[in-house]
Amino acid sequence: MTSERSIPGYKLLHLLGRGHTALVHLAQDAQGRQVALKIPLEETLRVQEAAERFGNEVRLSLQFRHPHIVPGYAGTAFGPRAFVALGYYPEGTLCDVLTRRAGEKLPLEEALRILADIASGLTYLHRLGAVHQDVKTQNVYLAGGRAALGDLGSTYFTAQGGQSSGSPFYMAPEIYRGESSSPASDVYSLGVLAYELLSGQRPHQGNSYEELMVAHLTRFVPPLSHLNPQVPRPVARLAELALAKRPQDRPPADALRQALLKALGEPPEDETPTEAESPAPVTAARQTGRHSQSAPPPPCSLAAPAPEERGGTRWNPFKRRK
Ligand SMILES: Nc1ncnc2c1ncn2[C@@H]1O[C@H](COP(=O)(O)OP(=O)(O)OP(=O)(O)O)[C@@H](O)[C@H]1O
Repeated sequence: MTSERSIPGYKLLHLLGRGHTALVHLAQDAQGRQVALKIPLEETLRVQEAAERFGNEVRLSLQFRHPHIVPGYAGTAFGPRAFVALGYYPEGTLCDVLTRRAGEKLPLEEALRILADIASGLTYLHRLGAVHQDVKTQNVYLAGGRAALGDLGSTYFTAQGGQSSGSPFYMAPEIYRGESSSPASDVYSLGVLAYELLSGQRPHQGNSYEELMVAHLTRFVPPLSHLNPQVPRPVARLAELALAKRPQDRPPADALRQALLKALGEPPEDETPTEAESPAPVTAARQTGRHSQSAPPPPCSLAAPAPEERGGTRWNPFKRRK
């Protein structure tokens, strides 16, 4: 099979993008709905880790139901016919949007809205006992100014265990130290995203994996309110706290969600998942960790381009030690 293969029941319209592991086409399903049809590359299916990671994304996309998590409509997790039909986000990723705007900072309200949506998606995952592990601009999808968190390949239920991984610009200090992921490590990545969108620069810079590790482990960032005094104080304070070096000093994602909604002038509703939204954790939400990727992530933010990283955009400390 090839990535160009057809999927019965879907009419391929055009290519939306190519990731390290899959081709994504805009397609029409049997109901006439437009979907993002993600078809793994041949090499993805040949490499067990990568195939499992794809399978994980398929199963979890089909299970989770939340307005700020990219939904899966149909799919096959494993084997030569593997694919997933995902919700289609016409504006693409936040990384794409930042690239198109050529380094201009997002207007404050737009940034607050995107962050509130992502904090809401994370609150949902954390309440279900899951961690996302890869919050970054490349995994935030946009439609009509609203945002959803995608790429659930590294997501796992903490009760079932899984391998820690992350992307060096967004990765929490404890993940650099080889410790387990937790909701607090997702909150750290959300803090990096908040800092990046609200100040126009990533909190930590580096031209190599090692430089970034030193920065995340040891350096403290300038207050957000100094870089952008327009950021509402409670939001700035919580975004800074989200970057605390110790996981226990970080606020829950829901605190950020509430502060962001208040800043947008909206009363925060309770995020407790309804029964319909709450999937039963799958028995085999097994983590697959890093897979072979050679290209560095695209320089989509206002910050310096990403360094050449060992293992590409995603990193798994347990693998690296071997
Ligand atoms: N749901 C979607 N709606 C619109 N565009 C999408 C969607 N999913 C993916 N794309 C486009 O396809 C590109 C590749 O998708 P994606 O990043 O998920 O592939 P991948 O191989 O899983 O990624 P990675 O390189 O992180 O392993 C994205 O950058 C985006 O431009």
